[in-house]
Amino acid sequence: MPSWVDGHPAESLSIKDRGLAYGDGLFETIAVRAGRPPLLEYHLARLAEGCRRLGIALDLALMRTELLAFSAGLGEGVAKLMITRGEGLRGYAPPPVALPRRILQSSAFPAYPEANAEQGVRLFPCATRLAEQPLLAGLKHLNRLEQVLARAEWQGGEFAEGLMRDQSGRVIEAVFSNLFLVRDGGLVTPDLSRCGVAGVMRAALLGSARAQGIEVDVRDVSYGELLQADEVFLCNSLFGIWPVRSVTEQNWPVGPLTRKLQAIARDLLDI
Ligand SMILES: C=C(O[C@@H]1C=C(C(=O)O)C=C[C@H]1N)C(=O)O
Ligand SMILES: Cc1ncc(COP(=O)(O)O)c(C=O)c1O
Repeated sequence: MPSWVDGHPAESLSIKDRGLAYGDGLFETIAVRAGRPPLLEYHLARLAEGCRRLGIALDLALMRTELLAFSAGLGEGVAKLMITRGEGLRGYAPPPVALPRRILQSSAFPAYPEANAEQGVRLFPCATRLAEQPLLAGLKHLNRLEQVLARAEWQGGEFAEGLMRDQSGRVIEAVFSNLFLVRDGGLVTPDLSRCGVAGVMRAALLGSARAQGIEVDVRDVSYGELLQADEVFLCNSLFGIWPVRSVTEQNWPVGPLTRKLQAIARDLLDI
């Protein structure tokens, strides 16, 4: 599968890269179908926000053109885009002038069991807690050690995902997806102003739900409220929506609103 660095085929990059040294950068995990990324503009919007907040001077127009060309060559699969601040010497201070590095890797779609979407998944209750840092909240930056530690908490196939809470015990998301709950026919999804990744599938579903007149609440969610939900589901830019069937002592059905939004997610991903 091809990989590019700064727009050219390459399999390596400088050891001076700040993404390697400090996680000084951002990434996007982009589904590509029939040679195009269905959620391209959502990915570019999140990337632009991340570059703005980190002060990385990325040429978005160039990035769009490059992603379209890479996707056309890939056809079907996952394009993983990493943007770093570029090269630097030792020390945290961002260099006054830094040329961002653009890294594109490709891979096949993960072979998730069909049952995850059809029958739903069990959530592992992760002990790892998300640190609160509003300056980075929502960004898909390259500092993913919390997710690495959380994902290492369970092995085997009993649990397809893990529940992530913050230091105050608020429900935030899952390890590699966002979380929604359904209460009285309306949608609730955790506020991500302190921590968590604002997923592109989450953004697309919020827009679709509002356009269909479905009440949507973005706010703090306690663990107790999660357990009281009528339906729970996860979403991300690769698998769309997985219904959640259980976490520890609580079980849920696959509900009607989850199924309705699952069909919308499939359309958004051109599945
Ligand atoms: C961890 C990555 O991306 C996340 C993982 C998935 C997935 O495995 O389904 C999808 C999107 C991201 N939340 C990655 O290395 O790209
Ligand atoms: C920690 C985390 N939360 C949520 C998501 C879902 O994001 P998206 O919908 O952009 O795939 C991801 C995937 O990138 C993630 O790694």
